[in-house]
Amino acid sequence: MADVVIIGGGPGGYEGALVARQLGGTVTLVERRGLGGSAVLTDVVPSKTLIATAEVMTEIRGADALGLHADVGDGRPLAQTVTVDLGRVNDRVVELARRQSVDIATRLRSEGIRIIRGSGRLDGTECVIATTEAGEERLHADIILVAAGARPRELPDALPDGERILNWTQMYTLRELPRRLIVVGSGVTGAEFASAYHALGVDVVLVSSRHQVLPGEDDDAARVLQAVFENSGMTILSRSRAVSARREGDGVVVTLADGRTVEGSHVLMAVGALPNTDGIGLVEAGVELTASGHISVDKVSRTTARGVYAAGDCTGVFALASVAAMQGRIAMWHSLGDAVGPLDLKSVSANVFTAPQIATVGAGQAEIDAGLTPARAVMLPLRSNARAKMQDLSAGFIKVFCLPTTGIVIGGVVVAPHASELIHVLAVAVQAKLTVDQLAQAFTIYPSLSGSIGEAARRLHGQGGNEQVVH
Ligand SMILES: Cc1cc2nc3c(=O)[nH]c(=O)nc-3n(C[C@H](O)[C@H](O)[C@H](O)COP(=O)(O)OP(=O)(O)OC[C@H]3O[C@@H](n4cnc5c(N)ncnc54)[C@H](O)[C@@H]3O)c2cc1C
Ligand SMILES: NC(=O)c1ccc[n+]([C@@H]2O[C@H](COP(=O)([O-])OP(=O)(O)OC[C@H]3O[C@@H](n4cnc5c(N)ncnc54)[C@H](O)[C@@H]3O)[C@@H](O)[C@H]2O)c1
Repeated sequence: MADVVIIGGGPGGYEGALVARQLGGTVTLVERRGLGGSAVLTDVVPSKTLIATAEVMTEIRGADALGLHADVGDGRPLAQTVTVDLGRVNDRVVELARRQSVDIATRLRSEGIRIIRGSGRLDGTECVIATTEAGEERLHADIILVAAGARPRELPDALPDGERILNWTQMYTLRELPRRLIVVGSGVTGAEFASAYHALGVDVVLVSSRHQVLPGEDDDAARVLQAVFENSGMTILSRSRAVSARREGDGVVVTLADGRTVEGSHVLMAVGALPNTDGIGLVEAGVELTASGHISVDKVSRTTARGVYAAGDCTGVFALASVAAMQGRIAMWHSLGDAVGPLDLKSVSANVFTAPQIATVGAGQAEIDAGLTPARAVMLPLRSNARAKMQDLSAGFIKVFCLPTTGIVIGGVVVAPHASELIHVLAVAVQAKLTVDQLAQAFTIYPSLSGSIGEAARRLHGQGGNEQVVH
């Protein structure tokens, strides 16, 4: 029985632990805060729970156009009759995350995994030292998995105070809606919070360093989102870089690199993340770090030190819970001698939980435009879809990419409400290497948004495609 010691209890760590146990390892997991890691306690679960509430508000806002009015007699749109009790919303968010964390800990213990609450660090490649309230414990390890995650990056002149200058982990302490929320950073985190708070009725200013929000995403999708944000009254300061944030009176002032200032009641700093790789004995144990401080890993999660594996955000491969979990499982399959294939990033699906959502899978437009992957493409705007018309949805589209000769589906983009669910059919097609003709053979419901996926597949038959439908 191999001794497996895991540092970090997020998706990379706990999914790895479950596999290691299943394969007969003696597993100890060292986690300093709570099982589920940042994913469950501060990042994915809380943000998506908050967004679930925001999504209801988005639907209520759309109710007027569908003929629904509040029965209050003063003619106000329904949305203006609904108030948000942010204290209750956040209590629910925090409690849901806490319970999810407890559920994961219970599952791991029931599988026979030992959990140590404390900080772990390597002492060479065969020992992890766990520092707990009771002192230090040396843990022998045949295999070590480092899944230490990442933390919010901070600007030296905009350090969070947890009250008005906040990072994304601190947003759930708010009891009342901010009067004016400045969001610095328009990556996925910034865009999701800006979208959610805007939907909840907050005046939001988004400070975006690039010409368009979501610089890493599909360009067409980001353009749709930017237009939706602007048309619904959000202020977007494009090509604007924040240099400082300070408290002034009962508000905050953010100063931009060109000297302009922006005033608000609160500011969320969403300027990226840094890996938790310093001070835990990695370099001393022979684990190579990249210039950005991430752990170098190969496709089976091996680091440069024998017996030491790494998974998740600390590797910088793809900051997604699903990828962290897969890296953790692969590490254990490989180290404990089970059948294993290398990490395949060609079929990863991801979703930005804005309104509308942006879901992607497989090959992207940028690599196709750069000539790295040859493809034919069809993009259908939502407004051509019968179901979308019924639901009064106009912003969004479905895009499908296939290989030019064989017609094998290699990727796609969905911009729509519930895109995170709609993308799955394309994810299956990419994973199973289905052709557009096979995809087109599947019945779709009439009327349904997924009908547009079938329609796109039909248009890609033969040599069809590359029709850019303007949205
Ligand atoms: C706001 C936000 C929203 C997100 N939403 C999504 C989403 O919707 N979907 C998605 O797929 N991804 C999402 N992500 C990304 C996702 O959170 C990460 O990819 C995921 O958490 C990575 O998992 P992990 O196991 O690598 O690390 P983490 O979840 O960060 O867990 C690492 C754990 O290790 C612990 N730790 C660190 N160092 C030590 C140490 N020395 N000793 C003991 N314990 C230690 C930490 O306390 C932490 O609990 C989001 C990220 C953010 C910031
Ligand atoms: N739904 C999801 O799956 C989800 C949600 C949130 C985050 N994540 C993942 O977590 C990772 C981190 O995302 P993120 O958005 O926190 O970080 P990021 O690094 O992707 O984005 C940060 C953005 O802030 C900008 N920025 C940096 N300094 C700035 C400044 N001084 N002023 C203005 N803008 C500035 C950067 O140019 C960048 O666009 C990503 O890989 C993302 O995919 C995933």
